[in-house]
Amino acid sequence: MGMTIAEKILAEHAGKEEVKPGEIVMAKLDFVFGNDVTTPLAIKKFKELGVDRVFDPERVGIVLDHFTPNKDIKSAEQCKFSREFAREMGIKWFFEGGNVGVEHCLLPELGLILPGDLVIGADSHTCTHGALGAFATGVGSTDLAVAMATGEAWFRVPETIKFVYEGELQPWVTSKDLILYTIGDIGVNGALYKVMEFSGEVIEKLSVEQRMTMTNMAIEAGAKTGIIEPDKKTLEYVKERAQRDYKVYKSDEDAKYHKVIEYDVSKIEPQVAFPHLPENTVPISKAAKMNIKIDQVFIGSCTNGRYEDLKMAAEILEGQKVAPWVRLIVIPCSPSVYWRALKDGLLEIFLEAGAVIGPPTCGPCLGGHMGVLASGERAVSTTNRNFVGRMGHPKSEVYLASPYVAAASAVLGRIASPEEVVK
Ligand SMILES: CC(C)[C@H](C(=O)O)[C@@H](O)C(=O)O
Ligand code: SF4
Repeated sequence: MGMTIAEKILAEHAGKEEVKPGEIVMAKLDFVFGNDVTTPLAIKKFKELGVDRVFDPERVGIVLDHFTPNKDIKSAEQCKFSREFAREMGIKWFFEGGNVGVEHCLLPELGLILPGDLVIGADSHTCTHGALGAFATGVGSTDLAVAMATGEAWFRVPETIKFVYEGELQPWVTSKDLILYTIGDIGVNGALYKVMEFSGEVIEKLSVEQRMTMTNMAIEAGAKTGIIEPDKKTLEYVKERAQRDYKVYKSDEDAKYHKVIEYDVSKIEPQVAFPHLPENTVPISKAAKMNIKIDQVFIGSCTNGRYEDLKMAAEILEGQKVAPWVRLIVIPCSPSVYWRALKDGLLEIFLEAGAVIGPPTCGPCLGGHMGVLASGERAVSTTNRNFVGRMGHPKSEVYLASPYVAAASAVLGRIASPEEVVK
């Protein structure tokens, strides 16, 4: 019986020939990580277990990316606690200050997560790493604690839904639009506890960075993870980064899927997800006509804060000014993205357009640090969630979109199509 890529990774790490959906397995992990919000609780649980060392200090990551540089005393104390633990345990991959980036941008960039890996992270967007052909999923702090101690975790083998994207991408349509469209189609519970395997000629043409935007949002359809088979581009991406060996898995021809869903992308326009769910998608031709005035635009995050995302935004913002009533916040998602954007002149384009540029962290994405919205305010954001109060006041609104649409909206001060700015 054939297996999917996800099943193969789970089987191999559980030391089995074969696994079937529904089966519970204990499996060995290649990498485990947490952030400044989830690690402190994991450390407390870890200490309760009575162990005095992590299973392997080279396979544990701690990234202080959410509320740093620390925004208040509580976050400073949380970070101090994690820092002391990292030192005590000799954890090799500890990131803060000038080294910090958003965990899901930083870890693959540094070659710490690789094809064929089995990874857990105490953050729901750990699914991002599936773009490299790894099985990566978000867990709670208790699971992280046990994993840090034992290097293992249990899994119920999920079924897989295969998504096949064929056809020609229309102008200004990005991988963000494909995933928003998909979630709009299947709904926020459309892939509950399933693996979303993204495939087809369109996915093959996407860069690894753009693929990450898609796997990043698998959780927004309720999925256990998203995954893409490694190909030449993936191997090219990991070649100079890999910190250890890795193995490439692919789905068998006769693998069994829960469902196969096919999309003709030539019919897909840039999408905007209206408040307050990522499934509330509206095509830009319709959204742009609604004259929705906005107060803030955020370009960044683990969804769309990579170099190519900033490049897209710069394409629109070059020689433009943001509308006088709009605050534009741009945040490169890692130090290397920041450097590259600086050297290539992207930051200059943003500054000239009137943007404020933040340090490579989560920033306004989860409404707890910079860029918090007031009551009644609206933001267009390249992030992945637009739940009630996600970016601040419960009466504020977040509209999710691609860097192109976000940048165009910043210029016109309302939800706008890139076509309206770049003629
Ligand atoms: C703070 C963290 C636990 C949370 C997550 O798990 O996703 C955050 O990253 C988010 O995006 O809401
Ligand atoms: S950028 Fe946003 S979605 Fe990503 S890890 Fe940070 S808070 Fe979560």
